[in-house]
Amino acid sequence: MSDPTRPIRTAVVIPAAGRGVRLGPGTPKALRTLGGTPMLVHAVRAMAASRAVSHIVVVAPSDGATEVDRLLHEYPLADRTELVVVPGGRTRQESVRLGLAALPEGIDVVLVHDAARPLVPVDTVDAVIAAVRAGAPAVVPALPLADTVKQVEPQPQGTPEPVVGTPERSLLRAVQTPQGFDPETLRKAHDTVVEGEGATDDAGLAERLGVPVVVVPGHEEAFKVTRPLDLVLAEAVLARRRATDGYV
Ligand SMILES: Nc1ccn([C@@H]2O[C@H](COP(=O)(O)OP(=O)(O)OP(=O)(O)O)[C@@H](O)[C@H]2O)c(=O)n1
Ligand SMILES: C[C@](O)(CO)[C@H](O)COP(=O)(O)O
Repeated sequence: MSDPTRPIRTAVVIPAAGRGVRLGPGTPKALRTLGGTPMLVHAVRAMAASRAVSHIVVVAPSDGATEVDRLLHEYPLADRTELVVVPGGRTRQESVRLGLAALPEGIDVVLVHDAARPLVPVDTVDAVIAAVRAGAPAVVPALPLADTVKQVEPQPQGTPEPVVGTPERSLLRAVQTPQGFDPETLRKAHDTVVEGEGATDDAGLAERLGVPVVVVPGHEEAFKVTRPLDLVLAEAVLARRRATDGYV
């Protein structure tokens, strides 16, 4: 029988095993610095800032888990947060699956958060956790789009692409992380949905099982560092926070 006095336990899997090809050549993306501190450290701190989070599993580049573990120990977290590092896989989906396998028993809420979204505010993290606790099996933070979106017929490079439609923008959302789940739902989604079926996020895997997914408001500062210009923006946001909020 479950113990009603046991505190709800929230864990986070942070996939950080990507190369960051779109950012250009160099160190794996999660280890590149923002304001002198590795992006991954910012992402870990952003998750540990939530008082609900008790466990963090960092999924490191497969050939660099020991180095990442050593690095993260140079940036201690509050005592309430346990941190483990595991080697990742060839794709984001595989890395998340490896991270889920390292979660302890008895977790009630699991978040998946990209290391590449280092500046997500804690209020967004807490809003996702609250929605899962309130009974949603899958929750994504998201924002309305600023640009009009066109659907095209892809062509070989250099050939103009014919437009085949313009989706109604007010119905679209740009999805961020952390995405939050009931742990059984996320495990089942990762165990069931085959790699390459087109899901680029974890909620997409849950959708394929017919699990209802809900959206909560995302945040502009939860943007993903993907291309070089994103690094410029991230440095500016970080500098503003350090100047005004005492952020480290
Ligand atoms: N094999 C992989 C690929 C990606 N990721 C992680 O998934 C997150 C989101 O992916 P993205 O920003 O696309 O990162 P990369 O795959 O590194 O980027 P790129 O496609 O430009 O190489 C990142 O934190 C990245 O480290 C991962 O853990 N394992
Ligand atoms: C999970 C994600 O960050 C949600 O926007 C995104 O789908 C990751 O996609 P990418 O292809 O790894 O950039």
